Amino acid sequence: MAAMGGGAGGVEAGTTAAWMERHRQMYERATRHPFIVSIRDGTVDLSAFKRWLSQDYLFVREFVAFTASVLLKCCKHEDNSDMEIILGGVASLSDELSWFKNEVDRWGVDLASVSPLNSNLEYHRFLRSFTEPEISYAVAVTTFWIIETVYQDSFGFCIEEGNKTPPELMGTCQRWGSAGFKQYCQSLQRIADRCLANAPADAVKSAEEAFIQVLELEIGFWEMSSSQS
Ligand SMILES: Cc1ncc(CO)c(N)n1
Repeated sequence: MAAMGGGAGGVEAGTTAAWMERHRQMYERATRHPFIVSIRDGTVDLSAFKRWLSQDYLFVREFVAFTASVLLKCCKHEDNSDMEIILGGVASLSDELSWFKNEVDRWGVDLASVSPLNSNLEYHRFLRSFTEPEISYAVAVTTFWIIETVYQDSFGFCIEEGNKTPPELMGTCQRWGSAGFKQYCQSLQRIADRCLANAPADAVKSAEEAFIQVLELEIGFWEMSSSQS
């Protein structure tokens, strides 16, 4: 199969596409999780959806600091032609947090009673460790790219042709599944590939390990949402 994201207007085959191929099974487990499949086929358990929604709100609050740290690393880098893309990603989280609060309200969830479950806390710890200055820009931006891409691919699947996604979940799926979000992920992918092409071997190795860790954490996050583990 052609590299993911390849083809016209996509992303040239690079390091990240090779990893998606090499870790294909785990990538599929992260992006075609039963929870996501249940949204697409319309059988989703709404209490699981609400759990995902309120947990993800807490995740995104934590994600702000991580994205800000990637932005800071980007700005310190000599080649900062990436700055506007990453700044756009950071800035969009402001609207995203408002969207979450609104959505949580609409689903009748009381945020005051929500605290992060274990898999979410584990993800928070991971994100925090990646804000450290020792983490290179190449590793951080690659991590940023895969975190966004798992959601893009997962929710994109829910709005693809043949979906039976419940109308009241379409807004959620469009947020991450839209063409605009896909383009943004592809921009991040091109940045990651360029950084990785110029990075020392040990940084490339760390970035691949982070890529795998993100897939594991994302699987854990879907598991937590669907089964409260
Ligand atoms: C758990 C998780 N991963 C990725 C994203 C994408 O921003 C998100 N909102 N939540």
